[in-house]
Amino acid sequence: NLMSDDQSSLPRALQDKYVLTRRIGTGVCGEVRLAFERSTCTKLAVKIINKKNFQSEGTATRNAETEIQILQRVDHPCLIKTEDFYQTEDSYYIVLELMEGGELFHRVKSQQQLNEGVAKLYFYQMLCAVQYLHRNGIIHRDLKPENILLSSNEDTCLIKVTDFNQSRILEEAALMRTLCGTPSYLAPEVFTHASTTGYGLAVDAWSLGVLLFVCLSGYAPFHESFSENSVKEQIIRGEFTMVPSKWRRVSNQAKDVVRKLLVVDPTQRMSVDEALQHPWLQDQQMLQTAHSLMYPEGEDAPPAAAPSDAPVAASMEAESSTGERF
Ligand SMILES: COc1ccc(CNC(=O)c2ccc3nccnc3c2)cc1
Repeated sequence: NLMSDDQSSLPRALQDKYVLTRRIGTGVCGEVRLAFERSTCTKLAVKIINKKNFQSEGTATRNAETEIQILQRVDHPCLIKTEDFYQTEDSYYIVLELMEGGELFHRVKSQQQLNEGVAKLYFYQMLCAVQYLHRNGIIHRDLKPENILLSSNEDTCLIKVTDFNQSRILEEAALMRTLCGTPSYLAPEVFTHASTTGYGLAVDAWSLGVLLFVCLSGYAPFHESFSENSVKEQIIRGEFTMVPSKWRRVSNQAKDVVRKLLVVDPTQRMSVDEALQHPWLQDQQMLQTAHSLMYPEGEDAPPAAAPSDAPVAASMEAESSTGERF
């Protein structure tokens, strides 16, 4: 357990600054422990990635950037933030903000299914996070309910995407290397550059479709018990079933978003940008709530087209009576 050898195998500098306690999450590449910063007693999460099974993921093809560097480079309210980072010869230790609400997976399971308004609020935040990644040339590639964390136990809460270790930088270099090899096995879309880039990003749109399906219905769209076909075959055929008892109270607009994301042909699949424009998400109440969660006190919110007679502007003018500009 922790108090014996593990504690001693932790980097000295990590131990000096944090106390690591119980395990709160496990992932394919390691575990997450609850930690406390000694000086402030702040609660944090420390993700421990065991290098050997991390390397074995064939990450050799990925350029120097690894999950850690991606984590340190990205900055969005719906992407988990790295507070600190340590490593030994066999492990990485990533200090993260603690998400008190835990995994979306457990929230959906405990509530059977989310009510549509809550699912919409969470889904909108996921779309914003993934749109930010895509705009920065990053494909997550492993979006699932375990990788979506909730900031509190309230329904109305901020969500954050985590676990970038499967993510891929959309590098041209990799495409060039691929094209240098024997072309005979390559699919046509690998050659048509545009669809290659589009193709890569579209994998996240599919996963978001599965995530929304699970949030709205409480069950997975592709499952071995639904058909004699394997899950892989159901996915390749886009064969999913909306069980009436679970989907009765779900609006047609919400179902439309799911149906347009779970499209087999990546070039026909709705993109993240298109999903953000879908009528289901043009819900001012939800957008207002989401933005107040993502940008509390309106700090560093992306510039919106504020109405010209906004009273705030007036008070700003008044406050700047000394003439300096904000
Ligand atoms: C006060 O002690 C706790 C309070 C709430 C929880 C629920 N949270 C978690 O279980 C959890 C799991 C994985 C995570 N990965 C990164 C960041 N935060 C995480 C939080 C876990 C412990």
